[in-house]
Amino acid sequence: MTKIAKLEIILNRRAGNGESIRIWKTVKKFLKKNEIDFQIHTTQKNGDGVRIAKDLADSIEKQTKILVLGGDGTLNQSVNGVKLSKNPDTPLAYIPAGSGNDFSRGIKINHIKPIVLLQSILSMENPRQIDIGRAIFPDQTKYFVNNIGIGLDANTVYTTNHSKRKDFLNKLKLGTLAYVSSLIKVIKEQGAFPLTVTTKDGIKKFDQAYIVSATNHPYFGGGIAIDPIATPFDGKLDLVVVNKIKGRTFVKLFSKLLTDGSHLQDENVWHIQEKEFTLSSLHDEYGQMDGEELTPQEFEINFEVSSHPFWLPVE
Ligand SMILES: Nc1ncnc2c1ncn2[C@@H]1O[C@H](COP(=O)(O)OP(=O)(O)OP(=O)(O)O)[C@@H](O)[C@H]1O
Repeated sequence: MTKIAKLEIILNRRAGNGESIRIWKTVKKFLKKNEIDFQIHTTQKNGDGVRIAKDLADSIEKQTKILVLGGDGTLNQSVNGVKLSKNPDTPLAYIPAGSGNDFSRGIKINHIKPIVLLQSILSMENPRQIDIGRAIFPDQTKYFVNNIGIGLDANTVYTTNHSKRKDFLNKLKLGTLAYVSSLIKVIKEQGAFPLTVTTKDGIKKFDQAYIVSATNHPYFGGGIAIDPIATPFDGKLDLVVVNKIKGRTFVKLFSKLLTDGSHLQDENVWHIQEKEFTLSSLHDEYGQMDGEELTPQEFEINFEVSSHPFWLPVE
């Protein structure tokens, strides 16, 4: 293992409904046993990840690695914090400890045990570049590691986050079930909305958009492959638009989505892979970014692919 001077650890004890605490205990034991210097920075409330990551990146020293231990939301905040700092290309290490962990699934490190992952992180001499998304809103710019969704999946995130069953199901390691049961609940409630997509090839208008996902890799909702062919290593972002359909047509499409991923070929689904595109939702809708709620609004977002260095053993 290469000797590193220090690990600065951003820990969200609330992530994964207790899972992050369990993983942290194992990590701490390993660090102490191997006499690796570390400092822990615990998030106390929503949004702390941004502030902590910015402060750490502002004064980062050589041979110090920043390690994020939490879920997708904590990683999202840490990336955004680093991007706001004086050193926006500061690499981040990450040990997934949330309930959904879609980023780790998307970059295919979800099968690696936390201590094995930690050993790789500690021994890496050069970080790896992984695609992330940049979303330019009229009033701010945000980075995302998984996806930004408008419509059904965002409504589902909202409903899951406000559901009493979420904690219970997460405790049973059934986070995806919490998402799917909310999804079934909001299917009827979510209406169709008008959407305009602008790409380098022109303008595409939808009158009946229902699921809209600008995504960096296949997954949302803790392992649902909305876009099975998206990859965070191709220098592109994907966009999936599903039109509102009803009855048996919807059930068929939905079962394709949950089983073999053949929904992308369905006539009610539109899919592109681009470096840049713009979305205008023209109607107040729910939005989600990496599983975190966005204020419902008429979305006007310019998307660009970006990338960030990570201390992660990706192929
Ligand atoms: N001490 C805290 N108290 C309450 N909320 C917190 C605290 N620290 C962080 N948070 C918030 O917890 C939320 C959830 O974090 P995170 O997304 O990392 O975990 P998760 O939801 O379990 O995982 P995933 O997003 O992978 O499903 C984030 O919005 C974060 O800002």
